[in-house]
Amino acid sequence: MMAIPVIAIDGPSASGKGTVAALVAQKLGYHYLDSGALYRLTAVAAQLQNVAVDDETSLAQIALDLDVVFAGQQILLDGNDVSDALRSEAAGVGASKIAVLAKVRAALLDRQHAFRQAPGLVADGRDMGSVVFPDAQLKIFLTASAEERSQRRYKQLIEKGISANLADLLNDLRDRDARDSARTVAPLRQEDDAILLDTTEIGIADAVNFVLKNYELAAGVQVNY
Ligand SMILES: Nc1ncnc2c1ncn2[C@@H]1O[C@H](COP(=O)(O)OP(=O)(O)O)[C@@H](O)[C@H]1O
Ligand SMILES: Nc1ccn([C@H]2C[C@H](O)[C@@H](COP(=O)(O)OP(=O)(O)O)O2)c(=O)n1
Repeated sequence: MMAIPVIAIDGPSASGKGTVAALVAQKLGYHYLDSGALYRLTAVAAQLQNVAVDDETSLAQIALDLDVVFAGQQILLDGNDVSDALRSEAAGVGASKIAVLAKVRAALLDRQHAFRQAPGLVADGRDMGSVVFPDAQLKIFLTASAEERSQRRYKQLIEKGISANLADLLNDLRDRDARDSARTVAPLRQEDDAILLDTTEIGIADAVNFVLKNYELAAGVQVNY
């Protein structure tokens, strides 16, 4: 039997992974996995339970036990809408800190694999192509300059009515990229079998079309767009 197809999109913070992955999934009628949300959920749940960011055993248990419902744009943790708290930079930093722990990553594996359902999946994160879905039909490494990414994040937060400081965002983003790239388990990096997509000077629609075009080539399917 043919494996259910997966498109893996990995890359640094605010490179546009979520936006591009969700649009590609929509175009293909595929499911979408925002793997970063699982790390963010674990960090937020741990904070609510006063568990320290280096308590690996407790954090892994929290990751295993997450009671989460993905309801469209809303994400419910223990029945409460935590969507806004999850998107905060504080949750991003917390997620990056707990993501260095091997037991936490292992605890989230089954949950991520469960998203692989017919007719296909588009998954975004840091290790979608390298660890979680190594047999993905297409692997994209999506990036943009740190300056461009921090500006995008700034605009995104301001548009949501969340106050932000561009210099702080650039610093946070550099710290987070450095931590995500330096860890020993599933580090952020472009693997040999991933296609580079640098969107520093490319808009969202072109980025989406680039992924679809490469998927057509890789999977031998035809996409109507
Ligand atoms: N190619 C692009 N050009 C301009 N803005 C983009 C591009 N890709 C994404 N964005 C915007 O940048 C912001 C961050 O994108 P997002 O998908 O949240 O990134 P990530 O999931 O990598 O953190 C969003 O507001 C999104 O609309
Ligand atoms: N597959 C993944 C996804 C996220 N992480 C970690 C590392 C990231 O800094 C945090 C937050 O990831 P997320 O993709 O939600 O963050 P950005 O939207 O890219 O800013 O979680 C990870 O280690 N592995």
